Amino acid sequence: MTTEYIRYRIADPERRAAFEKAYAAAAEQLDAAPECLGYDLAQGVEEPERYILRIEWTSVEDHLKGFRGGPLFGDFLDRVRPYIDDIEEMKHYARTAVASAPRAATLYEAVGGIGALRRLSDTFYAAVLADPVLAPVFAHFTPEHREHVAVWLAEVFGGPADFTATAGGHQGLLRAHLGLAVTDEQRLRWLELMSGAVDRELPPDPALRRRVMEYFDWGTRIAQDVSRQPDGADLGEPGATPRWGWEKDGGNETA
Ligand code: HEM
Repeated sequence: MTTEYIRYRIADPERRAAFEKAYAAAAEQLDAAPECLGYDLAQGVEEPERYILRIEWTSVEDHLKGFRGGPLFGDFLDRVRPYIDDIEEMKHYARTAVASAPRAATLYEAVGGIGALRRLSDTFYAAVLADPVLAPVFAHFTPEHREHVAVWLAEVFGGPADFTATAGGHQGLLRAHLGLAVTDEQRLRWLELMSGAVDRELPPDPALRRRVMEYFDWGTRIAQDVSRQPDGADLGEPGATPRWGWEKDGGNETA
């Protein structure tokens, strides 16, 4: 595999719009070409006149002989020809050994699915029930609780929406905390024990662990807020179960 980078510089904003349209049309030929494994066109943020087109080819030869010598190239070139003079660089690059591991699309996949979340929940509640600060809070703990928490986390982290389907959804989760009057000390201990469980049970990926702990920090504040209201209080309609992903602003963090 080889990556071709084509750097364009297009000063006129009107020509930029036409350029993007032209590539949207030319993408049809790239999509149809067996030699092309993928592509994207990126625009400069600080300098919007700059564009980089990245195309993954099966090989340099497949690109130069296969695609350029094949039936799709004529139409492709017709569409992008007006921008040939705007090209600053057009070269193939080979990968070096320096590259990130591919990242799973959701935190659910990244942690290792429901199996990993069950192990996390088991380890966490074993610590909770042995903890002098938290054990009294969980006086009515049942084995189903462990499973419900794993299923809730699966949904929040982008897995199947089973908590919504079978366990009362967002409303049910919030109601479970009514009347508990969680103190700051209890919330912090909850987080401390969860952090220990995350270290033991989740993959050793620092970005993953940080993002998961950011969820717990956020979620425990909501649980504590709700816990100040009396048992049976009317919570209204809290909306759908929040989703939590890699992107800080991409999730439903204000839900
Ligand atoms: C992100 C944070 C949290 C999540 C995801 C979470 C999740 C859950 C879930 C799914 C349930 C329902 C279990 C069931 O239906 O069996 C539940 C209940 C409960 N949670 Fe949390 N929780 C969080 C924070 C907290 C905190 C900070 C505390 C206290 C320090 C707490 C104490 C409890 C208790 C005592 C129950 C059981 C209430 C009962 O007896 O019915 N939770 N939690």
